[in-house]
Amino acid sequence: MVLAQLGGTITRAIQRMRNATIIDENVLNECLTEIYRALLLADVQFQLVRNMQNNIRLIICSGDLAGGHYERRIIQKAIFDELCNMLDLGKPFFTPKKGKTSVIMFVGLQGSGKTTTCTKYAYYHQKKGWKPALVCADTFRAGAFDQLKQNATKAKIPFYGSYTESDPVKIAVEGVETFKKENCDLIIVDTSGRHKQEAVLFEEMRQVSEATKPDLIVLVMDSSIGQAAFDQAQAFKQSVPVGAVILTKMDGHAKGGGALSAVAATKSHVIFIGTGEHMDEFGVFDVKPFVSRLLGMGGFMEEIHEVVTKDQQPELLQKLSEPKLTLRTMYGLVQNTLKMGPIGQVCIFSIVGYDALSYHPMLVF
Ligand SMILES: Nc1nc2c(ncn2[C@@H]2O[C@H](COP(=O)(O)OP(=O)(O)OP(=O)(O)O)[C@@H](O)[C@H]2O)c(=O)[nH]1
Repeated sequence: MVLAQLGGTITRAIQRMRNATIIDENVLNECLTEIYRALLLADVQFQLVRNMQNNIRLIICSGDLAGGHYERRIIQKAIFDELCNMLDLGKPFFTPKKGKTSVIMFVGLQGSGKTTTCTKYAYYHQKKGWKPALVCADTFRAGAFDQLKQNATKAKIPFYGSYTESDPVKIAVEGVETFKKENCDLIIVDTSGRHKQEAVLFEEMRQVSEATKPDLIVLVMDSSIGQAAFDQAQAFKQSVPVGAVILTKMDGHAKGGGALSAVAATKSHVIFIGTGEHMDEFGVFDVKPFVSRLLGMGGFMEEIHEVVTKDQQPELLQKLSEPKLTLRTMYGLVQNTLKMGPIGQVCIFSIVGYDALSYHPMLVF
């Protein structure tokens, strides 16, 4: 089940409940069961779904369900908030500062996209005026240094590695020292890929971490790994102090729930997501747009903010909350939609956020 399917299932469950004449305990239970099943199928870990179940029940019980008012909205909002709470840990995490040297160590399973992500991360910062550098401490996979070298050369980012040295700790330390002397402000250390069971490689990861003393350890995870996400993330966290997660391959058939599980397992934020093989297919991870997408509530929030700026939004919301929707307002909405790209990819209620539209008498979904 991909993200859109999960959203569709949840929306349909809520819609069915909305169509019921009376919202009693049975109708509500049926709706919630369907939602939990959808979340489990989307790879959200069982325990997380159970906790969410209890929290949503508490929220709904304290809402105005008895009177039958806005029940769909209360439930949809409870689910939205719960998912956001799972992903948003609310505590500050380490963020490197431009001009001040930070060492960032990347770890992850083999093939998760670690080497590609190291370069994407460096390139992202380089475009913003940073001075990044890449160190290849992956002596395990033949060709790893060549891959990093090729990517780094393409992006004009300095790199360090060796064809002859087999000790990853030595390479990592030398690379970090070299780039510290060159006043690089973002020194990125790529480590060997590993499988969960490979104790030797986990030990190597610990040694590289102890020797280079990174300011941040980033766990790179393939977003399509499914229910295994929680256990894998936990295994890494138990070996080294993972401080952030980057999810790759979000452009593929990712189920999305793995993100929630990874955050829960590592107690650290998802900071970026990879959305393709190319260097610039990489972006900052924002909790609310991600959850909106997960719930099928419009996945183009980033584009919305570009076409309807923050200061224009209150006026648009005001117009939409009036009982009469004028042709002029409708024209403005269509114009904004067109600016957001191919019409097939845009969900109309994305333009202002679903809150206003779910209330609007003329725009019921
Ligand atoms: N579609 C897609 N492919 C990606 C993404 N990130 C990485 N890849 C691809 O995933 C494959 C594996 O990426 P690598 O960077 O070599 O993986 P790695 O984790 O460094 O692998 P090891 O060095 O063996 O541990 C490559 O073909 C990448 O192009 C992404 O966000 N989307």
